[in-house]
Amino acid sequence: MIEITKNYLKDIWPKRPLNSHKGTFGRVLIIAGNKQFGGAGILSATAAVYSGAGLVTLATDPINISAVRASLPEAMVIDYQNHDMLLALISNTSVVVIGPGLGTDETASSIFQFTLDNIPASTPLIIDGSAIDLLATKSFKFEHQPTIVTPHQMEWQRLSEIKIAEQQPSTNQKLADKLNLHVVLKHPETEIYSNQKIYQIKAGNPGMATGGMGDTLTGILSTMICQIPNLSNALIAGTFLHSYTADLIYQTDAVVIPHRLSHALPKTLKKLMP
Ligand SMILES: NC(=O)C1=CN([C@@H]2O[C@H](COP(=O)(O)OP(=O)(O)OC[C@H]3O[C@@H](n4cnc5c(N)ncnc54)[C@H](O)[C@@H]3O)[C@@H](O)[C@H]2O)[C@@H](O)CC1
Ligand SMILES: Nc1ncnc2c1ncn2[C@@H]1O[C@H](COP(=O)(O)OP(=O)(O)O)[C@@H](O)[C@H]1O
Ligand SMILES: [Mg+2]
Repeated sequence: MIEITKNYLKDIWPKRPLNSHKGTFGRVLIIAGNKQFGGAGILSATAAVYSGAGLVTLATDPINISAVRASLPEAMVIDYQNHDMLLALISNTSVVVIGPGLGTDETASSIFQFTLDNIPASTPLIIDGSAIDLLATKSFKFEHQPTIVTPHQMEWQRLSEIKIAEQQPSTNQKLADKLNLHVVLKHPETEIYSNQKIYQIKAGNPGMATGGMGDTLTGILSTMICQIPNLSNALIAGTFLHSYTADLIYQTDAVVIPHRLSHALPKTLKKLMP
């Protein structure tokens, strides 16, 4: 297990070249937020914008659209059931996130299958939240590469069938390899299983135990994947940035509010960049 501290990452933070424009920093598509869990989509998109993605689009239930425009005007937003628009976006994006607050009903299942059917070969796909539960039902045709899953322990239990008490690194790694997945297994000192290696994030705190914190992580990971060419490094950097920013907030605050974490990201990134 490789322990990840600030030092490990010092040379891999995304730099902003002088000769650049929004296209340089990646297009992120986040498919998230049903009628009940609209906030999850907004939190994920907020984290993508504040971690520095060039262009962020949220595909969500139409009931959430005006809230997205009001709370995050930097993001574009579409109705996730508009197949033509969704297809156009999936075909022309640097990374796709699917799952935060998506739900597991028929609408969610059909959007998930549509995404799996249409994502171009080699576009990175991050599967989080409800979409992990859909994947765990094993009723989806699924071979896409590269795919990243970001389960908490209960979601990993559902997907891997390894009980939480038995989720040991060697057992987890075997399953990650078998399923051909990069796995960000979330808990205190989150572990990352990627390309036959295991990394452990030496940051984070109990102030993070609040709804929406994982949705925020997926947004950060999507940006890092756009900007850091090595996928394992992108996952390590994004997960560390999330927990490290939370630690800075926890020095003065008892609870780390997810959207406040996102708002702190530009300053933390500036600190971490060489
Ligand atoms: N504002 C919103 O709209 C929010 C929407 N959310 C979405 O709601 C959907 C359901 O997700 P949930 O995670 O709430 O529900 P789940 O039913 O998947 O899991 C939650 C339960 O798992 C158990 N658990 C065990 N180990 C855990 C660990 N290490 N971390 C977290 N939980 C652990 C806990 O008992 C917890 O109550 C997801 O799509 C999620 O993205 C949540 O992100 C909360 C905020
Ligand atoms: N006690 C804790 N210590 C460190 N990190 C934590 C703790 N509790 C939660 N987290 C972090 O918060 C996030 C929670 O993710 P998740 O359960 O998916 O949240 P949600 O779905 O509500 O957005 C993960 O990144 C996890 O590592
Ligand atoms: Mg979650």
